[in-house]
Amino acid sequence: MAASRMDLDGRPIKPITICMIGAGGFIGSHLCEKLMSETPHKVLALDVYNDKIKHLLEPDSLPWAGRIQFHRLNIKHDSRLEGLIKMADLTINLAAICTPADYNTRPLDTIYSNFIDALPVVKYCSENNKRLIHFSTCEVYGKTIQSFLPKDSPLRQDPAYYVLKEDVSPCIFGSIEKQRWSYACAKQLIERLIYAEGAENGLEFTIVRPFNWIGPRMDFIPGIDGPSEGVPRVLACFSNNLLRREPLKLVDGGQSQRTFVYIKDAIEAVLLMIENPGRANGHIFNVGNPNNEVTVRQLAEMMTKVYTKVSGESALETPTIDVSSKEFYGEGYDDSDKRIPDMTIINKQLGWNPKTSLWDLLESTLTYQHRTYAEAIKKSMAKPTSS
Ligand SMILES: NC(=O)c1ccc[n+]([C@@H]2O[C@H](COP(=O)([O-])OP(=O)(O)OC[C@H]3O[C@@H](n4cnc5c(N)ncnc54)[C@H](O)[C@@H]3O)[C@@H](O)[C@H]2O)c1
Ligand SMILES: O=c1ccn([C@@H]2O[C@H](COP(=O)(O)OP(=O)(O)O[C@H]3OC[C@@H](O)[C@H](O)[C@H]3O)[C@@H](O)[C@H]2O)c(=O)[nH]1
Repeated sequence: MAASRMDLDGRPIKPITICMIGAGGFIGSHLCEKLMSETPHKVLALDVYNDKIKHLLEPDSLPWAGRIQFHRLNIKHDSRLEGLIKMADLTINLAAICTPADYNTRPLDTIYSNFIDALPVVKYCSENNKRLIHFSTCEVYGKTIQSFLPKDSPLRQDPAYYVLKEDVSPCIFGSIEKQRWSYACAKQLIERLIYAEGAENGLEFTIVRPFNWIGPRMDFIPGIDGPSEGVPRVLACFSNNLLRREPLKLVDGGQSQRTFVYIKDAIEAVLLMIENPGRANGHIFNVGNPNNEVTVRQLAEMMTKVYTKVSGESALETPTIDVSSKEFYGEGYDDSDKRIPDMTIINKQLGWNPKTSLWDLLESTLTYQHRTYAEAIKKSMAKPTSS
């Protein structure tokens, strides 16, 4: 299988070693799975946790045993980091605090995690002439130009004012007291630093801007495999509400728009970047699905319908409730109004396009959520509160 794999230019793909930082997270777990099952590459998997990749590490009889090695470490303070980067041909950095509930409540941790902690990774790659694929975010675009136009302006219909292009769109954040933007701003600065390392010191880099990748293993279900008071990203929030048969909370009316892409489609794009360095180096790529746009309210309605189908349970009489962002996220929250990725660069360089519709990706994801969590939730809800 492995020997006959070709890159986009018809050249055989040589096996490489990848140092993957944050490999134990949502995206990392899917990327490790893909690399183990479909490629001959080796992975040095670095993270503080490994629960989401346990199934790839044990038992020793797995077909890829020996090709994936877990190193439990915190990149904030671990002298093994440079050695591991040196052992690999390519470093992929996924490590970050990346849940919006943290951006305004833990802004220092957010800025340190997304900027300061990533600095040594960039430095070690640059100094040792190692290629880097760094995970940034669609949040670097901030708000659209459209959101500043008068409500009745005909320009609002013009995609030039809302479609987000890597090499054209400005990055528009709120004021400093809107601490929501601490994450986007830290990600923007690390992008600029990586770009400058490329320009001044010849670092070979690729920057990925994910647009709401969703699927199994994303975040946690509060009170089951994460803290009861924790607030994950919207897929896990709404899954939790559906599993507990409680109304889905729509922040500020659920009017914000998002495009969601299935994690398995997005991972195909990352694999193309890994295996086609000549086409990926020096580029910043939007990775999303422009065809899967919904408001958060529409997402809630669709998830409710899909969950009813996959669980066989009846729908709630009150499926959603409105909640203010101040109540839900606290002071300093702000929001991106709309996120449609322009696909020109990734189409041209890698010929990649997403395939899965929103309904289909929710069906497979909510089937997973139901199978994984429904029993545990029932048990936890049946327990008397005093015990
Ligand atoms: N999922 C998305 O849609 C999305 C969207 C935009 C950007 N991103 C970016 O993609 C990357 C991965 O996101 P994800 O959704 O998989 O998040 P995730 O939280 O599931 O994964 C991040 C992983 O990094 C690890 N990590 C964090 N700090 C670390 C440290 N100091 N040392 C070692 N490990 C550390 C965490 O333990 C976690 O396993 C992040 O950089 C995020 O900003 C993701
Ligand atoms: O229970 C909820 C949770 C979330 N929401 C809303 O749903 C929308 C999406 O929220 P998410 O938590 O998924 O996060 P966002 O899309 O705002 O940001 C994400 O985007 C890209 C990445 O960098 C990060 O993973 C994260 O910052 C927001 O408008 C939020 O206010 C609800 O209405 N109810």
